[in-house]
Amino acid sequence: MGSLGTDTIPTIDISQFVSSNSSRESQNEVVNAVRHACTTYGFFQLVGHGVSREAQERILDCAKRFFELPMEERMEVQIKNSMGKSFRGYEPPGIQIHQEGLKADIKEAFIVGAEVDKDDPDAGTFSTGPNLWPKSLPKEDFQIPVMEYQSIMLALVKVLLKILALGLPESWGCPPHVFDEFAVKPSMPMRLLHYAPQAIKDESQFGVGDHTDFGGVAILLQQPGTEGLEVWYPPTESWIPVPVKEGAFVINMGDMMQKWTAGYYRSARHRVVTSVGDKHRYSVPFFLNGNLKLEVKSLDGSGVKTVVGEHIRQRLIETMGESGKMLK
Ligand SMILES: O=C(O)CCC(=O)C(=O)O
Ligand SMILES: [Fe+2]
Repeated sequence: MGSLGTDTIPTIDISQFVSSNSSRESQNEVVNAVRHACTTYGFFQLVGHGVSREAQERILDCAKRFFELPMEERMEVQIKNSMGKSFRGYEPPGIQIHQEGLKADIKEAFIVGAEVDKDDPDAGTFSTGPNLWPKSLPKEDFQIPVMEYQSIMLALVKVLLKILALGLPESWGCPPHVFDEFAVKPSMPMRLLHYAPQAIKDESQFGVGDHTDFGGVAILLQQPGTEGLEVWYPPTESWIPVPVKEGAFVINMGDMMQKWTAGYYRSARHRVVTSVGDKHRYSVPFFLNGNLKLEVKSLDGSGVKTVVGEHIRQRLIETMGESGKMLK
């Protein structure tokens, strides 16, 4: 299983990249730091991102509000009730299994994606369609702030894609906009997550079991004062805890980014350990899964091709048990 390591993932301030009056040199420092983090750990803590604390607190509040709803109301918006294969809405605890021998994740999730009208020709295809909204939460207290946060995340992830593009090996000759098409009409499921505490410690039970993320880039907000997220670090064969850094986001690469960059950017294994007692945990990962119709060719020139949507759909089918069957 590996012990708990003493390494920490780096913290990177990107304000010098975003600022219009910063020098080329200070922009390069940001690019170099992100390259180092993503080739070494696949993870980093992001500060200087310009997203307000208020926006962060508001979305965590939305998560709490949703999971405080009675179970019947949460079940009214369960994934099964979303259009076709759009895969929106509530995922109860105990559904997703990442590894043989592990129990299903403790986490419960509310999944929100890009808002696609039911009359759109693509509505009902994989990860595409209208969002589900719980009836009893007023629009201004839930739907509006959730969608505002989604647009903040999309803007931020586009900045990260620019930094990541500049960090690719020079010998590949990739243009600085190489990742831009990935974020055009993207699939971008955001998951409001709740982890209930366990009554007793169970070694095969995790909040989220050992896994890699499926898509391009994830931006995770962790609730201050909680713990549990850990990243696998192969050089020391250990799990590195990723503590909450207030105001920061945790950024990580997913499998699609790893494939596209022929393994240059690492999609690192990670997990969430549960707590015993009475401590609940909320978190909000935003996943840029990318434009589902895009066929990407690995950038090192080796020619490996992947259709984004097919790759993501297969990974969900593999891990989502009964709920994954509807995606076949
Ligand atoms: O809640 C967290 O801290 C991480 C969740 C996660 O890894 C995931 O949803 O893929
Ligand atoms: Fe994850």
